[in-house]
Amino acid sequence: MTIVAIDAGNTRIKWGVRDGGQWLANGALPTADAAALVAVAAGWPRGARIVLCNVAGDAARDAIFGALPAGADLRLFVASAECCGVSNGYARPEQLGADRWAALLGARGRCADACLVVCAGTATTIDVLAADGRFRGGVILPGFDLMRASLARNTAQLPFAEGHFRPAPTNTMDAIVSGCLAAQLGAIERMFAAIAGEPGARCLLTGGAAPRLIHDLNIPAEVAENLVLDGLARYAAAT
Ligand SMILES: Nc1ncnc2c1ncn2[C@@H]1O[C@H](COP(=O)(O)OP(=O)(O)O)[C@@H](O)[C@H]1O
Ligand SMILES: CC(C)(COP(=O)(O)O)[C@@H](O)C(=O)NCCC(=O)O
Ligand SMILES: [K+]
Repeated sequence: MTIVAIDAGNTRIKWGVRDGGQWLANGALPTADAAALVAVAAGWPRGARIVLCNVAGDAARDAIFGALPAGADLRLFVASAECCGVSNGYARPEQLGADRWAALLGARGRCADACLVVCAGTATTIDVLAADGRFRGGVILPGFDLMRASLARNTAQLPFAEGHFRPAPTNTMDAIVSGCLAAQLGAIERMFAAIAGEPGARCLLTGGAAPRLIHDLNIPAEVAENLVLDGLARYAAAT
């Protein structure tokens, strides 16, 4: 069965076409240009099962729905109490962001040990997945770009900074970049402490900002591209 998975986040819509256990095509476009998905969707195999994960609000959802072929086999993916070997520890399971839930399903498909699942996007989410498949809970903080943008927007003298990660920065650009990175990395390393002693425990990083964070982490970590799309594909194959 051909599956089209769509991950609509607050910055970008990521999509992938999957068949026979392989990703055949992948792409992304700004969520603000959701209507442009029409041209992309025209190239997808007819009769594919489409699974949409949307955390970008109703307008994005409606724009995406409007861009899809009429009569498509379309499912809106939301968080649930249990799926694909993962149980949801949120007090109200449906409150968990569907992208976080999909990333957890994707992570479970890649590793059976305890895992810290980090989605580095508009926001950064850091979620604890136990070796038994229980999602214990996790944190939300502004993403790396959002932290820098908030300084630029809310201070007189600070620009949106590009710079280097330094232990003791000696210029404004490096000070901003290092402070925002230290906040991201510190949150991840602090959350990792919950599973650090468990055999094979590691951190999986996904999302557009993941390549920026991976280099300076002092824990076992790897970038797992398209973890959300993987989770959506697992869900589509299981339902
Ligand atoms: N080509 C790109 N366009 C936009 N953001 C990008 C791009 N490449 C990397 N990024 C970074 O990734 C973040 C968006 O990542 P993404 O996972 O798509 O977010 P979301 O899921 O919240 O839409 C941006 O905040 C930026 O830091
Ligand atoms: C935290 C998020 C905004 C992250 O979205 P993203 O950065 O991928 O656009 C999203 O997962 C969300 O809207 N969550 C709902 C609240 C929660 O997960 O508790
Ligand atoms: K909001």
